[in-house]
Amino acid sequence: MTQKTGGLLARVLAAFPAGPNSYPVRNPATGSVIAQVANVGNAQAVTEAVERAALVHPHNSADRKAMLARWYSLFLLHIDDLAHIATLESGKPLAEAKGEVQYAASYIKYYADLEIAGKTIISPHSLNKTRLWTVKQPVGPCALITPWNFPYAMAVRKISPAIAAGNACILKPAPETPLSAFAMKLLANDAGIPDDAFQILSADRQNAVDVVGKVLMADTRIRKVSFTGSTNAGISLMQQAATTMKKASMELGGNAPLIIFEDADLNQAVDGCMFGKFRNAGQACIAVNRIYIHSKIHNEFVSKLAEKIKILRVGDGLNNKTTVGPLITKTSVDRVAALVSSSLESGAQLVFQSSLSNELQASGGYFYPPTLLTNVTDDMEIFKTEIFGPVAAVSTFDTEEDVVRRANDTPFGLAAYLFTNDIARLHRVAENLEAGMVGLNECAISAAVAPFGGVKMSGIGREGSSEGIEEYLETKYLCLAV
Ligand SMILES: NC(=O)c1ccc[n+]([C@@H]2O[C@H](COP(=O)([O-])OP(=O)(O)OC[C@H]3O[C@@H](n4cnc5c(N)ncnc54)[C@H](O)[C@@H]3O)[C@@H](O)[C@H]2O)c1
Ligand SMILES: O=CCCC(=O)O
Repeated sequence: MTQKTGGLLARVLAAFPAGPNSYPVRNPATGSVIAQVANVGNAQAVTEAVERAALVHPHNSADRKAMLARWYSLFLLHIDDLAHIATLESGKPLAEAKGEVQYAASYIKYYADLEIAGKTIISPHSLNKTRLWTVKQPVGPCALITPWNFPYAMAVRKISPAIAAGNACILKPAPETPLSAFAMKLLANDAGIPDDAFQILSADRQNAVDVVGKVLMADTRIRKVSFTGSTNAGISLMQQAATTMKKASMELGGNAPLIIFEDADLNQAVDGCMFGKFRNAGQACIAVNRIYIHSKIHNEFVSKLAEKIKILRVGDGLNNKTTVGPLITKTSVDRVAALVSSSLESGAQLVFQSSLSNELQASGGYFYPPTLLTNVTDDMEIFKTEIFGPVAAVSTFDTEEDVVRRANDTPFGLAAYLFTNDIARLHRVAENLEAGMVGLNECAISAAVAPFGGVKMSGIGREGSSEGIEEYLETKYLCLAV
């Protein structure tokens, strides 16, 4: 087993040279180029990757479990290096990056340990001289496409069930965060996972769509696509995947409501809101997007929230005092700023906005200050779209019926959160919310053991838990005459 050297990034840069076609990867805290990486821009390179994936022997289940167990150990052994790489290219604070490495590793462990089994079926009268059962088989080579916001976790919760189920996979990481993907691959290979069983095709935004995505979706040998990203991209990939009838999982965007009733424990709700809103500077698909607070407790909630927001420290994620890092790109900063401006023009009130130091303003980094808005209404763009930035947008409500209707009045249905101490209401509202996941007096809901995914335009399928492995398996039914 490889020992921790502190030099994983150097290993990555040596093992994955840019080659003749390359694109720059930038540090969002400074805007400077960290590395040039390969930019796959011709169909032949993608087809060759598929050919290699199609020839991979699935090994037996025990071998796969052992490889995954070693990969898990290597992930934890290299936690500091992996976190450093994620902070460099995604901007998230080091402490959050370490948390993400542990979170990602927990998926590897979960799928290394999970038993895969079919079932026996009692023969019906119409087939009374038979024995019936099912076996689970690998679905076939998988195309995995991931975003930049959790560069390890979003990839690993696809790769590890794909491999545990006996499939080869090709990962197309986000253009912004390929180095994290390369680092994971090096460790996977060190763990014995064959080179062709986990391949990576890195590409810039244009080539990802025009070349890598198109060729993978059109190739009949790719039997599965698992995508995490925006809803529009998911729709396009679903349409392309339909032409070769691939099994598809889509983990898409959200617009999570956080509902706080008048009987809630306010301190618990404020803490939940801080985590749900400001984790990864608000750049999470399950981030709290619309805060609905009962009008009776609005003022107290807002002043408590403002106090907590004031102590957030914006900065370079490599500085261990930073609690809010930069956004991923300058475009993201401009988008969030435009959402805030248009809300203010439409009548929202600015309760608090941190100021960025001169040093940060001159850094070239993509920083946006934590912001608290009240008086937000459902017709404002900020409540209709994913904010994906450190902006808490608050509205009020008076009745349960009204707030549930408003919470559901969105095409999205990923996560929802509610805080109340009324147990009957808690059950009632949780059942009535149109979301794949509901946090009850809790905003930290993600775990490898739990099924993650959405309804409506937030996607199809689940990742994690036993549901997650089914996405990478086919069920074969066997009928034996006796
Ligand atoms: N539901 C979830 O589990 C989940 C998790 C994380 C992020 N997200 C969502 O992801 C979005 C943010 O990530 P993003 O900005 O990177 O999203 P994005 O859709 O722009 O890109 C995501 C990935 O898909 C690739 N891609 C996009 N279109 C493609 C195509 N046609 N062919 C091949 N590859 C293609 C991109 O290169 C990138 O790797 C947000 O909407 C967020 O909610 C969802
Ligand atoms: O960005 C969305 C995924 C975050 C998570 O897994 O908690």
